[in-house]
Amino acid sequence: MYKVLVVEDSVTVRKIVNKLIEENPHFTCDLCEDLAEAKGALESGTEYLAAIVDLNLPDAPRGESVELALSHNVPTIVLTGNFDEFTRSQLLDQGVLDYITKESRYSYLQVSKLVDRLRKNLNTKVLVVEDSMTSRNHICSLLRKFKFQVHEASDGLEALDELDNHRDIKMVIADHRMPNMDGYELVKAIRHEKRMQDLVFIGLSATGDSVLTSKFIKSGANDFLSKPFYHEEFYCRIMQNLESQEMIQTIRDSANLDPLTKVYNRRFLYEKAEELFENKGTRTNVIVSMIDADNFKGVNDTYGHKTGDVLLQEFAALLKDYFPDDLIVRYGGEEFTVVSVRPPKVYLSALATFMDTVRTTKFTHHKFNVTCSIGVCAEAHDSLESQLEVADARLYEAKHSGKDQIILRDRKQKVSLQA
Ligand SMILES: Nc1nc2c(ncn2[C@@H]2O[C@H](COP(=O)(O)OP(=O)(O)OP(=O)(O)O)[C@@H](O)[C@H]2O)c(=O)[nH]1
Repeated sequence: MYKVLVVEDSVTVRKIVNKLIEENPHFTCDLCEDLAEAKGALESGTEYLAAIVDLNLPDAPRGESVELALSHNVPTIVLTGNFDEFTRSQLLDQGVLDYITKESRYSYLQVSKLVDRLRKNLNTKVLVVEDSMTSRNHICSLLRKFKFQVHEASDGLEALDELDNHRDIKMVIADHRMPNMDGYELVKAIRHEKRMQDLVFIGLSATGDSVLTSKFIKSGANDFLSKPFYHEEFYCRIMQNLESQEMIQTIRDSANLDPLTKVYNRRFLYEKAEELFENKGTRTNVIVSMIDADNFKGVNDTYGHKTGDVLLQEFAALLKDYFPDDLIVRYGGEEFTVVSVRPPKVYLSALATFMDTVRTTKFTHHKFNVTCSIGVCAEAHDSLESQLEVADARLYEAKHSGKDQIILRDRKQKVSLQA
């Protein structure tokens, strides 16, 4: 849960901002009506993700509250009754994130959107590729102000290395003119591997180079910025591109994820299976497990379907903890599939530990225990379907010979796995 400081003397505005921010379950607000209260809050040791501060307060008529929040290194968004170009640029130079006029509900929505963006930025990696140290430092400090995790490279080749080492980088901001590999070559190299929706690429270059702009875009850049750029132009482009990327991710998730447990659905399993078996010649064997909670109907009958749903969610969360690098799928009802390409010994040991943890976990607020049965197919097959069939047959056998066990081989040969 993140804390947001709201410093505003108008009760109505305070209420609106508080409501909009707290509608998001990640946030709670501390509300202050004047500079004295804000001072108390900021000196209390509470860590604030952001401060939303009124420029003029009865006991701070000249923006002292903004200075106060900035002096505590809290990312600050200024609220004001009127727009004045001079004040705006003064505030941005001072280091505030944004300057928002109290015009309409839309303005307040902008504030809550920006606060949520900061939260998401904490886990968003951006790579800045620029040979000029001055320009790179400037861009990096702008990004850090917005709470991004910032990586740096001084040319295209270094950038490719950095992308290799940090495969979860979400955005690259790269200049065109650089030694060794320029921005144009860099975007072409990146697009060999990563699609536009997987990695946002923003090109940078000096004003007036319109041929370069179109060359960048045609080679796969998502957007382009001419230097020098305004603070707002810079972050609006960045936010917009990240938002588009997240929207695409949401659409993909709704097609691929099971809505209840947020693990993958069966459709996605078959899509991934094609990739896995296409590359099979060059990789180790695929191991498929079918994992089914025992006596699940009894949970529904005793505690109701809602509790049954919670059990499925908690069961899936445990699977995610134990198999973070494997493909976890809700195959149907209370049956899950885990597909792994890890070394069999390592994977089977994780499976045994998982089973032990299930036995000892108290599920849902009713705090009951469950067990599970597992069928595994670790032998090489030509298709996922055939491995699923074998694993399912072994799961059936596990169910019909006592439950709460793992079956790894045929002919009722039970293999006991201990963590
Ligand atoms: N709450 C809830 N129940 C579900 C969901 N999907 C399937 N079920 C129920 O899961 C139950 C599965 O029952 P069974 O197939 O008899 O399985 P079981 O009780 O676990 O018995 P064994 O598998 O033999 O241990 C059925 O009652 C389904 O209605 C769901 O999304 N939520």
